Amino acid sequence: MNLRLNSEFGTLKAVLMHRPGKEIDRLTPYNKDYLLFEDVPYLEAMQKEHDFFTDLIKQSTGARVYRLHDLLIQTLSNRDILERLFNDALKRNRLTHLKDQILERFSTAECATALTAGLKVHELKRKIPNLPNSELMDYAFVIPPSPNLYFQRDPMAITPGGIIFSSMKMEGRQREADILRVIFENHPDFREHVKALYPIMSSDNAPSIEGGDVIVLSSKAVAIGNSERTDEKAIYQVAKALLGEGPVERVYEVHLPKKRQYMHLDTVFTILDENLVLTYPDALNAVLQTSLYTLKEKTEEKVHIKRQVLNESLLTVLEREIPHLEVLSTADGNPDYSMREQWFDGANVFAIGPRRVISYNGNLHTNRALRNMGVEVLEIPSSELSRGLGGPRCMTMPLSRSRV
Ligand SMILES: NC(=[NH2+])NCCC[C@H](N)C(=O)O
Repeated sequence: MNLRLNSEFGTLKAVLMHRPGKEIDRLTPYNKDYLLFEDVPYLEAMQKEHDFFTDLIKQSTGARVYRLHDLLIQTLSNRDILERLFNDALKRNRLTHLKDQILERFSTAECATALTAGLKVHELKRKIPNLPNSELMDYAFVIPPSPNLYFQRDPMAITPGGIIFSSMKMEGRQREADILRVIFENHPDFREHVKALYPIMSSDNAPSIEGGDVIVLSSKAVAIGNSERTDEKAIYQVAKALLGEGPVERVYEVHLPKKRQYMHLDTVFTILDENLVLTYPDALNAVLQTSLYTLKEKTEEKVHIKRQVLNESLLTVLEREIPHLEVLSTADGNPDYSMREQWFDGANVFAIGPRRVISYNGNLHTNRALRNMGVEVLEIPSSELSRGLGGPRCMTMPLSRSRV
């Protein structure tokens, strides 16, 4: 596994996923907006849907499915890493002084759960009855939860030139990228293969970028959404790293309207084969501007890149990069359904191989249009999974695909 990906649709060989856990039960009507959910999901049903998704991937591709929780437990066996992650998690509520007491009493598995599902004061009091911080309310979080972890697409992105570790925009997601980076840089299955392109230093204060905004067009071209979540300064730095590293020669910055329903570029289009893309037509029309970054000069010490504003639509850019492009619209462009199916991430299917996708079963019109185009559509149940406003692509981090 070399942790470089040249396509969005080569047959899947390995993927990282997170089975929703206790962090979902932390959602309430009062914190769901801050934690970026549309509703409060029912965990057991959500887990069933997610297990169905994972089994389907295994059966249909034979791919290895890594689970975040297992990787985290394995990585936490290193004491320095454990301390570092707890320091970071406790720092946000200025509670780092509790770290040693927690680590003394929690098993490694409990530590992994606390890092993902968060930790409440009353849970800690059960372990440490004479907890000194009496001013803390029982229902308050000592460590905040990360309910968006099942959207494994977002905390990083794998490109033809290496890995972009995200610097996540929304406060409720910021720790996710730190957890992923620590795993990839330390776990024996991955650490030798990590070429980190971004952030250059630590992720604190780096301009924001999220994995859902990064789409590999080919081994030579990458598109990045300038979106609600990804900042143009981050795109510039990532473009510089990618173009300096090779083999990528063109990085496109795609300006999306800064709206929740278009939060990432992958809510607007996905690539299903060497010449087939699925798009949400309203969003294509709403793309305000596209810019192209290319290499100007590279010396031993410096990489210079140039930026060119293109007066062309995203579609024109895609047509140039993808020969003989066929474009399919969500809900087949039917105005009665395309907006509804976009809300359930109709365009966000997960390609497990050329013209083979996994899609939410609720997106009836999109799935029918895909089949009419000769695409094999494997459906997954979606009542609970969709409440976080992300689709099958958002829930997967492909680690290895066959070369196309
Ligand atoms: N790649 C994606 N489109 N991810 C969707 C993430 C949804 C998540 N609730 C958020 O708002 O951050």
